[in-house]
Amino acid sequence: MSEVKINSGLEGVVVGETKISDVDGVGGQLFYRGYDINYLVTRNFIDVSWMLVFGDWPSSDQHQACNQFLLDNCMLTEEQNNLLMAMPNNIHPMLVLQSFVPTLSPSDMDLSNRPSEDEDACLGLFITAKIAALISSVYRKDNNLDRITALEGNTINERFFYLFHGRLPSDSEITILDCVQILQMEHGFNAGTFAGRVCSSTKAPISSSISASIGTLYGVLHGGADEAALAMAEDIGNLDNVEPYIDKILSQGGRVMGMGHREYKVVDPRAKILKPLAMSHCEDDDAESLLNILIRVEEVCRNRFSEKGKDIWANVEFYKGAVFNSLGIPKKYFTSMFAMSRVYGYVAHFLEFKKNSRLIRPKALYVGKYINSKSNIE
Ligand SMILES: CC(=O)SCCNC(=O)CCNC(=O)[C@H](O)C(C)(C)COP(=O)(O)OP(=O)(O)OC[C@H]1O[C@@H](n2cnc3c(N)ncnc32)[C@H](O)[C@@H]1OP(=O)(O)O
Ligand SMILES: O=C([O-])CC(=O)C(=O)O
Repeated sequence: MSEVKINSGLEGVVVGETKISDVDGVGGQLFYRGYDINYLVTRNFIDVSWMLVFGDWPSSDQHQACNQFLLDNCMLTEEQNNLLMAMPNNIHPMLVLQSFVPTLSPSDMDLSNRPSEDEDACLGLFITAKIAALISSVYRKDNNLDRITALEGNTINERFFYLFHGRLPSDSEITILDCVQILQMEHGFNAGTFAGRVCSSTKAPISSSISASIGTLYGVLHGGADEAALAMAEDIGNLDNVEPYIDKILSQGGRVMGMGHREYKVVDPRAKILKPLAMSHCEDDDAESLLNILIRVEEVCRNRFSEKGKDIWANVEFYKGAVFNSLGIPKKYFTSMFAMSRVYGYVAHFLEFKKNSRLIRPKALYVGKYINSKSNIE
């Protein structure tokens, strides 16, 4: 038998075309629909979301409809709230999202400001709105805080902030939140998006596809690295501990969270934006100390990796936690906020893929034994 070449991580394997984003891992650039993210973070959050999902900038009517649709749908109904309250205490918000999303019924959509004729697009945007409500409700449940039902905030991110903290964000807070959420929206065929694609290739509904993506995003080698990177900085505790801590991880073959990337062979363009953002917004001593630890971890890792001839840089996850920290978001909720923004990308991929999809079904090389001879089975 000729030797079969196995590529278990699918590294470099092109499995499809997309017009949604381009991850240039060599040039260190990221484009959504042809626009560089450095430009996109200067644009309005709803406009960028719309452009990502539908391919063009929205008219002012489309902007209005989309904004209002998200606001109309971002509260939990009594039934949804009761379901959430019946879930185990302190369950991770990513597990809540993964299990809750498929229960969201299209019949619960408030379509008075319908953003699109496409039912899947409406359902996808409905899910993004509900995710904002779910994360904030989980946070308030975890912390024994009252449920908020007031409809404050003029955009989905403002309302999310209000539902989470019980107050509206300042101008600077909402600018930061919009910027981080734009940066996290989309990234080619990353593991989460690919999982959603596999799911939708079977003609499963968009809610199942988003749930599969969220479950995949949760892992620490993917979206879960944001929480893990900040936990690592907290565990390190002070600048003197950085070198021994990192050396111990590396000598044991462990992974430094927030460092390295499958595609980027240079610094992640999102980390390039997030690092100065974190540096200009860490206001109290604890936040500044954590940020200084992260900066030192990056330096030590870069040195250790380059001594071994490896070019490994900080990725989007590394400084994001320091930025979320400055918004008062505890680390347990970081990855779910990643999901809250990445869902726009998942929806865009679902809509693109459904136009021309084929069942995704790779081949396995069987290396087990045969109890019966193969010819007997056949
Ligand atoms: C939103 C996102 O998903 S961004 C990524 C978030 N994930 C993380 O930050 C987790 C830490 N990073 C990693 O584990 C990796 O860099 C990954 C999984 C992201 C990408 O890695 P891959 O492309 O699969 O490369 P792979 O895992 O084969 O690593 C290549 C080599 O670099 C090393 N390496 C890569 N990243 C790291 C890291 N963060 N810490 C320590 N070693 C690392 C590996 O140990 C491996 O070394 P070896 O060749 O001696 O075995
Ligand atoms: O593309 C990847 O493999 C991981 C990543 O950075 C993302 O999903 O944002």
